[in-house]
Amino acid sequence: MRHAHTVEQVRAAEADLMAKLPEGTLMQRAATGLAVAISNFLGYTYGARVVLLVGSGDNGGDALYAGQKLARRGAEVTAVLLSDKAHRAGVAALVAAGGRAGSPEEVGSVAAIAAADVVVDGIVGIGGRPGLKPEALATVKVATDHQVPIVAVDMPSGVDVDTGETPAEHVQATLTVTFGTHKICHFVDPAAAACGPVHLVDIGLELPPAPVASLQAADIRDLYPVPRGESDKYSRGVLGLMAGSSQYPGAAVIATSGALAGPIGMLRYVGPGKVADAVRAAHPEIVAGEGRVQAWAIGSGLGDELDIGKVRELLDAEEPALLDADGLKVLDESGDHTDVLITPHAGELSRLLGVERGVVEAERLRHAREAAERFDVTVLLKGSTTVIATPDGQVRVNTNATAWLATAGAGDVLAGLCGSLLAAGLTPLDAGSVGAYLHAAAARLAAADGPATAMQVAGKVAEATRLLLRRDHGDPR
Ligand SMILES: NC(=O)C1=CN([C@@H]2O[C@H](COP(=O)(O)OP(=O)(O)OC[C@H]3O[C@@H](n4cnc5c(N)ncnc54)[C@H](OP(=O)(O)O)[C@@H]3O)[C@@H](O)[C@H]2O)[C@@H](O)CC1
Ligand SMILES: [K+]
Repeated sequence: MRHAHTVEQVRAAEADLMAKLPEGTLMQRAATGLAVAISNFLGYTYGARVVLLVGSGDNGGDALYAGQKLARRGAEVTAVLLSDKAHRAGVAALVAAGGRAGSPEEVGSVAAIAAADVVVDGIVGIGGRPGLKPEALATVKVATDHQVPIVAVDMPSGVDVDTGETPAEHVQATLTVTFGTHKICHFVDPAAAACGPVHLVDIGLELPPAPVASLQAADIRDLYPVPRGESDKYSRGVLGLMAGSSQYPGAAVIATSGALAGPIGMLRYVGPGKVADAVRAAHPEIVAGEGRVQAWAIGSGLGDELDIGKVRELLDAEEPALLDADGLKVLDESGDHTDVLITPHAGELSRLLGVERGVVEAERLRHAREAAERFDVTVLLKGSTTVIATPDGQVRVNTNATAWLATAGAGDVLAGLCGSLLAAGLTPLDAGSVGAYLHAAAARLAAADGPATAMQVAGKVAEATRLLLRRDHGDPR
């Protein structure tokens, strides 16, 4: 599991550790990790042309000391000081190592940046407000116009660190090097999309529990409900799927494909006779009609045939349920729904919350949390990074998606798969986060060489799961 902490938590941990260490130790640890990451990124150091964009805080200090270390190894380092309060000892150290430092005019920042092999963004870090001042923005624009890669120190300057929002201008990084722990902006879009890959440098911080986490391959191995010797089709879990309509029969077939690719032992399909025929033709292993189930997945493609009374009844029953698409229409703020998982996209969540879609997209974490609290459900907000929030305030973010996943029916596959995980006994939080991870991993396999349809994604879920469950090469569990 990767964890993201708030600025307040990082500051407290930093203060605790600094009290035990000689002054400047943490910055030196950060700068060393940063210098190594920049060298690795470039593939060489000697003769590399490095430009540092340096703001008024310690983020700039990290950049300056990293620049000192690179200059000592033969890099040609220029620091563009964007504030007259730039870290003084850092500037002196860089200059003593043979680097140059001065205001944009003094160092000829435009020419230096245009000719650079890499630009290091030390404008602001965790002390920054969103947005960039005009002078900083101008230097960043030169780098962007000349396609010079930008390595962000801690985070791309200008993003909102604790929310992942980007209400104003910000740096678009090629790589981000962060310290101690991930920050929320590294996981949550739109800021996460501005980070590039994020490299974490350990500086020895001791941190409290994190408010936001992100599953990794090893977590999927730990959480996936692998059948045991004594398992039968019922104990593996039976899912009831209510999806599809005469208007959208395909949604039932696609959601079924997602569900059968998950861990359940059996799937009961509940829907119109003709749609059931289509589902059976595609998947002879399904059982049509109601019966005992361990969880329900309701909503994909129900259209006008949504039976609100029936769905409410199922929601009030003791089995956990997943609501998607049209099924979301039955959700209200009354009642205890802690065993319900909903899987809206930004448009659907915006309708539930009565706000504009663009606002949900810009403030994904905030709105996922708000909906979880308001409707007392676990919310999986789909998107390039998927946010999963529980009514008791836990958040997981899934970051392994591929843009190829933006295809019709992909949401139906996800609903079926997450429903399958719910029926196999996972909590709504685990079912949502494991489902989102496997769905994205399957999409990566399906779309390795180009576009893929939702059915092709569903067709790769089993292979993605198999690869993830392997403990070592060639040894499937
Ligand atoms: N924590 C740790 O464990 C470690 C932290 N370390 C490093 O320290 C960094 C945090 O340093 P920090 O606290 O000095 O804050 P930082 O973000 O550099 O500057 C804030 C100042 O910038 C200004 N400013 C604000 N917004 C702005 C904007 N949009 N555009 C322009 N300027 C803006 C504002 O000053 P003002 O303009 O108001 O005078 C504010 O005071 C952290 O990210 C990491 O890199 C490592 O060295 C070691 C371990
Ligand atoms: K930065």
